[in-house]
Amino acid sequence: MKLPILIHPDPRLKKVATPVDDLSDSLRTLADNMLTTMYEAPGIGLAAPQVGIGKRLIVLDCEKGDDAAPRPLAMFNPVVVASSDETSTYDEGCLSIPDVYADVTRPEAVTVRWMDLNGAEQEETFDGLWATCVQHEIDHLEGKLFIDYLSGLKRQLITRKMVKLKRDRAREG
Ligand SMILES: O=C(O)C[C@@H](Cc1ccccc1)C(=O)SCC(=O)c1ccccc1
Ligand SMILES: [Zn+2]
Repeated sequence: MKLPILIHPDPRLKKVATPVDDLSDSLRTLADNMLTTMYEAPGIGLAAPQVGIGKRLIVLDCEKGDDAAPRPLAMFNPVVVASSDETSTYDEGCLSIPDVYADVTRPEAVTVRWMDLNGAEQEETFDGLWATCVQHEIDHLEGKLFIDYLSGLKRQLITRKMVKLKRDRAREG
């Protein structure tokens, strides 16, 4: 089922999400609905706060290109346990800030620990677009958006643009 994605500015996008204590079928269904919503957007990641749920759950599939086999991942309580000194810069976007892209520099490789859909602890090191995306999604769980890495002026201009977009969408109904 497709879920509505919150658009910045929205206080729910700035809140710190709460940990998932026990897995449940409703959380598994939420993860599935978030993957459906992500593929449909289209996007390569989605965090629960973006669909209004303040829980520490993210989904991602950064396998780009038609020939790449999809690799949908759902992560509960993801934590970066190590990150490289080397950084990489990527022209990031965000489904909560439509049609805005900006360069963000982050550690090039990160090791992430999380609980998977079966409740098992996982740990994996990501690089390339996967590393960029998983860090972008974990930021969402801290109430952080990629525009928070930009200058105050740029962030202000983007926020004003989003306020207008939301107003126009509200008018269209
Ligand atoms: O808002 C989100 O978390 C989703 C976001 C994830 C992301 C994209 C790029 C760099 C870091 C994190 C998106 O998926 S925006 C859409 C997008 O970038 C994209 C869409 C279709 C194909 C490839 C990328
Ligand atoms: Zn985002």
